[in-house]
Amino acid sequence: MLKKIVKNVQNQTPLVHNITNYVTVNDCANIILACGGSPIMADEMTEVEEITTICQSLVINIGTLNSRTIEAMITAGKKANQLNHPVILDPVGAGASTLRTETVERLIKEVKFSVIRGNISEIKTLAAGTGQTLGVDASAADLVTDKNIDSVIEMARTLSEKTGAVIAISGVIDLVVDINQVFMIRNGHPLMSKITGAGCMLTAVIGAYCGANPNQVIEATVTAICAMGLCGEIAATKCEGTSSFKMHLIDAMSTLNETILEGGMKIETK
Ligand SMILES: Nc1ncnc2c1ncn2[C@@H]1O[C@H](COP(=O)(O)OP(=O)(O)O)[C@@H](O)[C@H]1O
Ligand SMILES: Cc1ncsc1CCOP(=O)(O)O
Ligand SMILES: [Mg+2]
Repeated sequence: MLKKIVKNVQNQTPLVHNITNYVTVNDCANIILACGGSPIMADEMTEVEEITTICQSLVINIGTLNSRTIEAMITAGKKANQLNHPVILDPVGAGASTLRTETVERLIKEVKFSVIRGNISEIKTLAAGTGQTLGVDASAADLVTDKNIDSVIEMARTLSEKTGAVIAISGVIDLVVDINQVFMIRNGHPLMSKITGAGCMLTAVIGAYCGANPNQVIEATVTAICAMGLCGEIAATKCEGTSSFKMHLIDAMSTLNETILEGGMKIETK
């Protein structure tokens, strides 16, 4: 199953429409190319519907929101819904400001998302308004451990039920939850939290994987998370510091194949 999902990305070169932030935009474009997709970044209201139409998926990332891009996100999201394209939300910094929290609430109301991927503080904000934000990073107070994991899964399941989306929570342990299934992924490396953009890049890769596998959204999300985590592990063995870590992370994604992934993935079901 996993092999086919990776192969589909590499054989189909899915075009991914990104409305994203200006901090990590270039890294997102490069990681999409590295995993076998093709990125296009476009947030101008007068073109987003056309761009969405030619793409296979849409990634909405609220990292550097402004009034102009919010309307473009809603318009592109509705268009992608009409076309049945997977739409992925990265609620960067939800809980850090009223604008971010209210915009995410509006997006969830007006657009049907296939996947919502955030860190635990962002997802707790969406699910229950209780995320203890540290800006765009997860707060240590919220961290998922083997002790609190059952309550986090329950919260994610409720959010999945409310939104109809697969909920992906990243961190030391990654969780992928819908109303019927739970996957735990233990790939990754602590250096991933020491660069900006690991989360945004992960969401972008989920966009490419879902674009090529629109009928297997939960499996595509799990595979993308394993792939990204494994690339982090590989990069950590080669880098000299955080900057070269990011370079090796993108290198590892560009040379990843199904065999390497199968050998390194750490997935559990619950
Ligand atoms: N301490 C860690 N150990 C292992 N993997 C990590 C760690 N922190 C982050 N990651 C990985 O980094 C990626 C981004 O996750 P995260 O840092 O939670 O997102 P964000 O950057 O949006 O806060 C995920 O693939 C996650 O598995
Ligand atoms: C630092 C920052 N500020 C606004 S968006 C952004 C990037 C966040 O990226 P990630 O969530 O992947 O670390
Ligand atoms: Mg993030």
